[in-house]
Amino acid sequence: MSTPAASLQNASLSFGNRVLWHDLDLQINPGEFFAVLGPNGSGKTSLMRVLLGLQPLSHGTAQIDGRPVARGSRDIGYIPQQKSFAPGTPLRARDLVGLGVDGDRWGIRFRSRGFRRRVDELLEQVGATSYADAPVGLLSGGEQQRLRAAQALATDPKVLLCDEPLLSLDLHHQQAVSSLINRQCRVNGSAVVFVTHEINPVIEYVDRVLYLAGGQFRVGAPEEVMTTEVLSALYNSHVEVIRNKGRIVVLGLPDATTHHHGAGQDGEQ
Ligand SMILES: Nc1ncnc2c1ncn2[C@@H]1O[C@H](COP(=O)(O)OP(=O)(O)OP(=O)(O)O)[C@@H](O)[C@H]1O
Repeated sequence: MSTPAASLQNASLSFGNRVLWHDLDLQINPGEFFAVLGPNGSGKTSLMRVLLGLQPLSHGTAQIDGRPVARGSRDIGYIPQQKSFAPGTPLRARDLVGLGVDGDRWGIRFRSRGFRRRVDELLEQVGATSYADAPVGLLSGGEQQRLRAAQALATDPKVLLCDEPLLSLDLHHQQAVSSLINRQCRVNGSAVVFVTHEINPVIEYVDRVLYLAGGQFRVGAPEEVMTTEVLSALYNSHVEVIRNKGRIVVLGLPDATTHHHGAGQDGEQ
């Protein structure tokens, strides 16, 4: 069997006496599109931070490509949950993407023709060519987010961690960025770990889902996990899952666990 791109063995994470998740065993394979769902505070971003080597587990082990997680690994591409750049940030759009291409060569940043071609190619893939030379701090949230996607793809990473990467993108760019991430997964074999509160925009790409809620979790194909029975058990309350034309609508989520982003164009997941 091939080495998993990312794995957790017997993993638990607690803060004080609050257990986010425990006894989590996961193997995410190269070329797999793996979605992580769950309400606010269920530990989705914390799981990303574990894989980035930024958050130690309370128990268990976490590996990337068969080795213990480590900060700053070039094997990982990361699209963080959106935060805006300050208006005065002294970087142009192409500089940000360029950091992804040669980010580990601080000081001797060589600007070869190949470097420039790669940056241009990435900018084009996310539809950012028209603002390549604009200061990032003056761009809209969605425009900045497309640059973060380009930067994360730059190293052709073994594992691509995406934390709500479609937030603040309009429908057209949601489709463009999610299909780009999917291509990276299928063509280049990156394992994609995709945190989202909305499965519908990526439902056609998702191989497996990890659903975290109330300190419990379920892992499986979307049709196994996104059911009335499984979600009602996770939320310990009756939740209705309806499928309509390939989309999934979840009704009756407990108030305290509704997602803070509100329903997107496709309805609350
Ligand atoms: N270093 C820390 N120390 C203490 N508590 C923490 C720490 N990091 C995260 N938490 C808590 O753990 C919980 C899970 O946080 P996390 O950001 O992983 O949730 P999430 O599922 O990504 O939520 P959201 O959907 O709101 O982004 C939160 O209640 C958070 O306050």
